[in-house]
Amino acid sequence: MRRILIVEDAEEQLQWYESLVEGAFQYFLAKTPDEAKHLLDTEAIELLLTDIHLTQDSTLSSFEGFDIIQYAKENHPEVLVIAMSADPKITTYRRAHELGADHWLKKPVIELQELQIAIDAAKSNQYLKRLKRSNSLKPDTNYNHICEDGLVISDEVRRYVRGVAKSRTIPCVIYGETGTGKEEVAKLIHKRRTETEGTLPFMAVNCANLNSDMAASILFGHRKGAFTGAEKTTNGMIGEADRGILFLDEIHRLDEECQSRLLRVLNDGTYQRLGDTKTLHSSFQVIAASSKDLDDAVIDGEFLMDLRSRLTGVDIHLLALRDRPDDFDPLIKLFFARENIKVSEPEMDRIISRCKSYYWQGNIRQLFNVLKSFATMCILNEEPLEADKLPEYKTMLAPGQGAQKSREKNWQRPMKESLEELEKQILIKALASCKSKSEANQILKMNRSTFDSRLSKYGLD
Ligand SMILES: Nc1ncnc2c1ncn2[C@@H]1O[C@H](COP(=O)(O)OP(=O)(O)OP(=O)(O)O)[C@@H](O)[C@H]1O
Repeated sequence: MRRILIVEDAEEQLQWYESLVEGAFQYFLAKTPDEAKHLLDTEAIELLLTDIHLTQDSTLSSFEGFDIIQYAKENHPEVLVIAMSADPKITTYRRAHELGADHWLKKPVIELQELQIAIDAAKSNQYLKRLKRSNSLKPDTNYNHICEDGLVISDEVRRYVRGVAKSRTIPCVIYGETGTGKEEVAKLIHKRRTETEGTLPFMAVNCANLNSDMAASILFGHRKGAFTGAEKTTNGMIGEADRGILFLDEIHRLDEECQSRLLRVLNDGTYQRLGDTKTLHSSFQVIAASSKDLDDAVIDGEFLMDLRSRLTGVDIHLLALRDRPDDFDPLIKLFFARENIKVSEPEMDRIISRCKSYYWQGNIRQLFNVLKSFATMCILNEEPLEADKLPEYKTMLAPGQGAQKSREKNWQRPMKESLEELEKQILIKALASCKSKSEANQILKMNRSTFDSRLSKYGLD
């Protein structure tokens, strides 16, 4: 049964509300702001119904209901707040709304049904406020002539996405190197769900960016005053994701305490915010992403076995860009279409084939960044976009390949320079391997004065 707190200073009206809600709610009654605040702090209230004009005591201001609304929203943001007033002025209701009231009721309230309608409206409003804070809604531009949903994804991944979205609850782990589109796939699952269920929150957290002091507070919220700087009580990402999707990027980087708390909320839907004993509820679909196999993370002692089991559902593996050569064509065309840049067909083909020759350590994100830099430089210099102007960064090459490439280019200089470089490297190795210069000199069988002059020339003496 839902727990309601009714705040009303007039005794008769309080009795009336009591008779109205009896049997339908577990109720608590308060006549003054102090009583109301105390009950809010101690009784895990879910719904607050407060009069705005609390005037029984002539020393009190007539608008103390505002104070209670503000207190509830700052300290117990999960509580649904309905403001009541017989005041016909719209400004009164607007102020209540600005302070965070989720809905209002015009007094007198005659029937329980009126309250129930107001509760439904308040719930929708609270949910809409959460949606506005959620970070999934981005303008949907149509690039269907290149790829569906503006994403270049294999049919297999699209099938998994549809399945995960349809189930609404099954957990999903997306694997892939950085920049392969893990978050984009998570957002696509969200998009598919909204198509059938209407808008729902999508909260994304990168666990690698959470420092361990803040991780629990960001995920599970905190109570006002729980630590220095905690000025407001917060819901945390877990609370904000209620009825929607929580995307946990780099989940294997979550600290152990957060892993245990996460396991609990995934098991029974309950959690506590930092510094609070109140039990809160949140029910969401979890989508995790990881660049490390979670089973390996369990074996390496970095990830809780139980949490790994709880996350067992659908695993989606995204290939590195270099292993999806056919995707360069649509990805590069998508990039230029989005940027509204026209490129001739033969030049486009050259750009695509040049891009295919790289390794792309940063995958699609890096490809787009390099294309952006390339296009910007050409436009600024008023030059046509030509494939041979594509910049080349070391991270576009395979790890270690950068050094090798520069060695390969080493011959393109005067022979004397190359021979001197070689001579210097041999002398360095000889000095490092021998106990003395004399020993190095003997092994190299050089004239001693030539040997000494070379050491001096290369700064090795
Ligand atoms: N399949 C795709 N089609 C089109 N663009 C994509 C695709 N995947 C990724 N991108 C682009 O690459 C960028 C990076 O993608 P995303 O952030 O989803 O990668 P990630 O795998 O989550 O990276 P990280 O592990 O570093 O968080 C996106 O902003 C998007 O522009």
